Amino acid sequence: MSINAVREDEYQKSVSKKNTLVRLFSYMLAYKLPILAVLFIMLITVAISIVNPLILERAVDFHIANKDMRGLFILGAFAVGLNIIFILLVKLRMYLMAKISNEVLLTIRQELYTHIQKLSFSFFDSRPTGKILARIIGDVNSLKDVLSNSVTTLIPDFVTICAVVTIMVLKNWRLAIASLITLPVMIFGLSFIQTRSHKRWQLHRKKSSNLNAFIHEDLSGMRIVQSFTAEDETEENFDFLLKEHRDSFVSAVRLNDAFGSVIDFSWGVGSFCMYLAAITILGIGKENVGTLVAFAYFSSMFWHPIMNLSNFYNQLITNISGAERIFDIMDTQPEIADSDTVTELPEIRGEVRFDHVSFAYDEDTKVLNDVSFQIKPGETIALVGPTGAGKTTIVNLISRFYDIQQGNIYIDGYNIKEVSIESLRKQMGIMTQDNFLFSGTIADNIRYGKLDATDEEIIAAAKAVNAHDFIMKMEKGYETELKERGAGLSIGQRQLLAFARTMVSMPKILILDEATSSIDTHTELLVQQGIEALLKGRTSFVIAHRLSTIRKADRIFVIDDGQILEQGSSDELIAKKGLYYNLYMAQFKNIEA
Ligand SMILES: Nc1ncnc2c1ncn2[C@@H]1O[C@H](COP(=O)(O)OP(=O)(O)OP(=O)(O)O)[C@@H](O)[C@H]1O
Repeated sequence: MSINAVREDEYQKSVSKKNTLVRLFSYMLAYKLPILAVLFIMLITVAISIVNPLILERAVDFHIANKDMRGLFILGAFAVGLNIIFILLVKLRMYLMAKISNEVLLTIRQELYTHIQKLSFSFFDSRPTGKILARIIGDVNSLKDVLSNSVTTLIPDFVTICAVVTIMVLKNWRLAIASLITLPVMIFGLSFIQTRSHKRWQLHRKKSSNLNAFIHEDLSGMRIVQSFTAEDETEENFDFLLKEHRDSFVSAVRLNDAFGSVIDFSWGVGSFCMYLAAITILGIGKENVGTLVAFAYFSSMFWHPIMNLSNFYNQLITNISGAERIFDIMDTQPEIADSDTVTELPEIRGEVRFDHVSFAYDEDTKVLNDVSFQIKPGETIALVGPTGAGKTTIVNLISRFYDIQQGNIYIDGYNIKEVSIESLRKQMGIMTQDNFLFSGTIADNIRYGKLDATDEEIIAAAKAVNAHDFIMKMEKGYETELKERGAGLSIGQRQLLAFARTMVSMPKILILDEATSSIDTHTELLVQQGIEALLKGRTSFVIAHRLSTIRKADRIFVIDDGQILEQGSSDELIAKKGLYYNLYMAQFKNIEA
C-alpha cells in the first residue's frame, strides 16, 4: 500500500448505496420500542394539527355567529389544553429522537474505535492520523441528521403518500394519473442528479479529510514549524487545502439546489395536467367542482411529503459518503490476526529463536534477508548498525507487529503465529524512543503497563527505575496531572516514567529502543541505572546507543543490509577488527577517552 500523504485523496472502494443504507439503518433496529413511541407521538400530533382548523371553524361558524361566549370560552380552553399537549409531545418526540440518534452514533463510534485499535501497524503506516480522526469524529457526526430524519420524515411521509395515492385512485383514477403524470420525470431527474451529487460529496469528504490531516500534523509539529520559521509555508499549504475544501463544497452544494427545482417543476406541471384533464377530458364543470377542489387538496397532500422526502434524500446523498468511509474502515481486516487454531502462550522463560527469517514491508524491498539466531532466557542483546539497517524491524517482528514472509520466529519453542497475539504481547515490554505519555496522572501513566497494578506496585516500579524521587518532588506526587504527551516534564523524566510503566508490567522479554537524546549527567546516571534495573533477569533486545549498554550486553548483533554480519561480546568484536570495530572507533572512541 502506498503511503497516503496529506494532500493525496484517500482511495475508497466503490460499494452499493443500498447496502450502505441497509447497514446504517440496521443500527436503529436496537431501538424499536422508542421508535414506535416516536411514531405514535407523531400520530397524535398530526391528529391535533388536523383538529385545530376544525375548532376554528366551529368557533367562527357556531359560537361567534350565535354570540355564545361561554361556549367560545370552553372551546378556547379546550384548544389551549390541546395545544399545550401538542407542544409537550413535540418536545418529547424531539428528545426521544435525539436520544436514539445519539445512541446510534455512540455505538457506531465505539465499534469504529474498537476496530481501529485492532488494525495492524501497516494500516497506520499507510495514512495520516488526521484522516483517521476525520472518520471517527466528522464522518460519524455527519450521520446525525440522516438518522433522526429517517424516523421523523421517511416513515410518516411514506405512509402519507401511500394513503393519498390510494384515495386519489379510488376517487377518480383518471385525475389521479393526470396529477401524478410527472412522477417519472421527477424520479429520473432526481436519480440523474444524485449520481453526480454523490460523487461530489464523496470528493468533499476526502478534501475535509485532507484538511483535517494537515491541521493535525501541523499542530503536532508546531514547535518544529516555529523553530524553522516555516509559518508562511504551512499557511500556504493550509490555504491550498482550504481552497480545495471550499471548491468541493460549492460544487456539491450547487447540485443539491437542483433537487428542489426538479420537485417544483414536477409539482407545477402535475397540477396543470390535473386541471387540464379535469376540464378537457372529464368535462368537469360548475356542478362537480367539489371533486376538483378535493383533488387539488390531495395533490398538495401528495407533493408536500414528496418535497420532504426529496430533502431527506438530498441529505442522505450528502452524508452517505460519511457512512461509506466508516464502513470502509470497519471492513478493513487486520493484517495481523489470530488464526482459528491459536493457543494461549503460557508464561514464558524468554527464549527467542529466528529461523531463516526474511521480511519486506512491501514487495519491492527486502529489509531482512534470511536472519537466524537463538537467544537464551535472560540474555541481553544489543543491536547496533547504521541507520536503516533493520534493527527496529527485528524487534517489531518479535512482537508480531508485522508478519514475516519466510521463515519462523519461536518464543520458548512456540511459533508466534500459532499463539494468540494478546498472550504474546502481554509478556513483552516495549519501550520506543518516543516514551509516549498520555494525559492523566503520573500514577495512571505507570499503571498503563499493568491495569490492575496496586499503588504499592506502582511505587515499587518507580523506585526500581529511580523515578520515585523526582515524582515525590512534584506538587501532587503520583497524583500530579500530566499534560498531553508529558509536556512539562524533562526528556529524562519522561524516560524514567516510561521505564516505570514497563517495569510494572514485569515483562519476560524486553524490547528497548534506547533514546539518543542527551540529558544532564545526573539524570543520565539515573536513566542508566533505570535501564540496568529493567534489563535484570529478563531477555532483552536493546537498540543501543549508549556505549555503557553496548558494553554490558551479553552479545552484540551488528546489523547491516538486513543481516547479522557480526555477533559476540564487545571485546570479541573489537579484537576481530571488523564492522563493529570500525563503528566503535568512529562513534565511541572519543567518548570512551
Ligand atoms: N513502516 C515501514 N514501511 C516501509 N518501509 C519501512 C518501514 N519502516 C522501516 N522501513 C524501511 O525498512 C528499513 C529498515 O528500517 P529500520 O527502522 O528497521 O532501521 P533501523 O536499523 O532501526 O534504523 P534507525 O537506526 O535509523 O532507527 C529502512 O530502509 C526503512 O526505510
